[in-house]
Amino acid sequence: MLHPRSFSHQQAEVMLAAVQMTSSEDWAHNRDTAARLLAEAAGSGAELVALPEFFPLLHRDEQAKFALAEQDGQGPMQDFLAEQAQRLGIWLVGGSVPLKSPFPDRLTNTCLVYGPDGGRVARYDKIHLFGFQRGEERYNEASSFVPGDQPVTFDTPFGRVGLGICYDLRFPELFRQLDSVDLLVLPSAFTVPTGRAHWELLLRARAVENLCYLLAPAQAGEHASGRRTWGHSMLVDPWGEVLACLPEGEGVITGMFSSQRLAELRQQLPALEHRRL
Ligand SMILES: NC(=O)CCC(=O)C(=O)O
Repeated sequence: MLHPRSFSHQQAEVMLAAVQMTSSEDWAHNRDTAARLLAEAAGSGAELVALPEFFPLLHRDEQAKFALAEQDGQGPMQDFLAEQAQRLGIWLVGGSVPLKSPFPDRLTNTCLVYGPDGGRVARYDKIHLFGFQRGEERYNEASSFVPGDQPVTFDTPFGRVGLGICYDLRFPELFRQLDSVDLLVLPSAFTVPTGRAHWELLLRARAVENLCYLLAPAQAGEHASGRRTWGHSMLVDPWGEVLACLPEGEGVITGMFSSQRLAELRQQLPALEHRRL
């Protein structure tokens, strides 16, 4: 049993980790994979760890998520995330899970965050629902999900963290609404064609324009349903440098968040203060 780390209020350097998975339709298998990779990340010294979008189940058919969907606040997916955060003593950005919404035919694509004591600290519902059509590849999240309408941040001893999910990455106005975030976390499952063309470009742009770190855990590879995802989980620093990337396969990336480097860069280039609204 690992014990929660205690944070000092001036904590300047923190190791971050992103977990990359090839989730199948089998929740128990995906849960065990997530548990193994979370333990690996925490064992490396990571204090904040993030899972990819829909780590419990990834399927080409969005309807598959209805069988797994939980009520807010109760269910095996939420218990798993709380237990892992507490057992490993980490801040856990729990990728995303399907939750029931007030509409029987719609779910929410929800990112839940837990602190090192296992208590829930944030809920973010994906605001921009993915739509894409090219040849055989078609996605229409809006057919089974209801969008969120609230940007969300949470505070840690090392800084303020803002949340987005996957397709949200394409909407810079969402991140501009967040109040002075030091780190953005973006659980994702990009398609291969859009990922190849835009993933790194967009991640680096969001990090540079908001002068913040950006941690993006991703789904990767060929999934049991035949769906394919781009992978390339990434940690980008506020200068747009890629600190870590895992192109393919399941695994963990780690890298350091430095509040000193963040402060230096913001002092050298005070672009956020130069905004004319
Ligand atoms: N799950 C998603 O939101 C996919 C987004 C994506 O692939 C994109 O290109 O944007």
